[in-house]
Amino acid sequence: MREIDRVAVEEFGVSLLQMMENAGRNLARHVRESGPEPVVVLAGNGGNGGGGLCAARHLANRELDVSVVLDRSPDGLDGAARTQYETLATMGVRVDTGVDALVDREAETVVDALVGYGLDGPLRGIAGELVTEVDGLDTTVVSLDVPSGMVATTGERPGPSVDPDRVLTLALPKTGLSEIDCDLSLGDIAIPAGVYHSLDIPYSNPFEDEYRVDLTRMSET
Ligand SMILES: NC(=O)C1=CN([C@@H]2O[C@H](COP(=O)(O)OP(=O)(O)OC[C@H]3O[C@@H](n4cnc5c(N)ncnc54)[C@H](O)[C@@H]3O)[C@@H](O)[C@H]2O)[C@@H](O)CC1
Ligand SMILES: [K+]
Repeated sequence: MREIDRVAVEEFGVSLLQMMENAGRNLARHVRESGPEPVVVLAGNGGNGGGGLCAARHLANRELDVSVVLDRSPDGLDGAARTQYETLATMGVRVDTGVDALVDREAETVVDALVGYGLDGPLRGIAGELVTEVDGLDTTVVSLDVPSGMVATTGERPGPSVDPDRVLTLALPKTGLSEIDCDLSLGDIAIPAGVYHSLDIPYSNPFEDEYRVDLTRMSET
């Protein structure tokens, strides 16, 4: 997936922010359909966090009760996540850091966008604390791409990890997701078929007229 993303950007000129916009809008739609308010988006500093922050913008645009809790101070954000954060800050969307903020918010839906396929070892620091806290909450949990703390390729959980009700995975299903039992759907982030073909990955577009498909239903039919 990392290679697919690289080829999409470097050889096909599809920018990370373009793909992230598709991820974030898809995620926001999924949350609007499946999760009650208030919505709290847990976001980290990578592509996964950026997708979550983008979804927060789409939810706020539709006037949902949404706020963000980061795993670090906003000063520690960079790249695309920083860009998404700056927009939210200008919009006046509430953004805080750490477990106390999550507890204060009394979320009915938690969007888990802390870490995706970039997980490196057991979940550490505030991200680990947030995940442990989510485990004790009675909320709907929607994970972006993979549950934070789970290794995307193997499904292993080397430390604290999210146990989601739903996962919206992006572009291709990650192999580790076969290890979990939850509602699983696939989101289109508009990667051209030629990207897959250039990497010798057999691919035909699974989305047809939709931008999100239910993988459970696909595997049954
Ligand atoms: N085409 C793309 O590249 C897109 C990627 N997106 C998402 O971006 C993800 C990949 O982005 P990245 O490569 O930036 O990686 P991630 O965002 O998955 O992870 C990197 C972040 O996680 C933190 N982290 C890693 N291991 C940790 C640990 N053990 N404890 C605590 N924090 C840890 C890092 O500090 C960093 O902030 C995908 O899973 C996908 O969800 C989407 O936003 C859409 C577009
Ligand atoms: K995640």
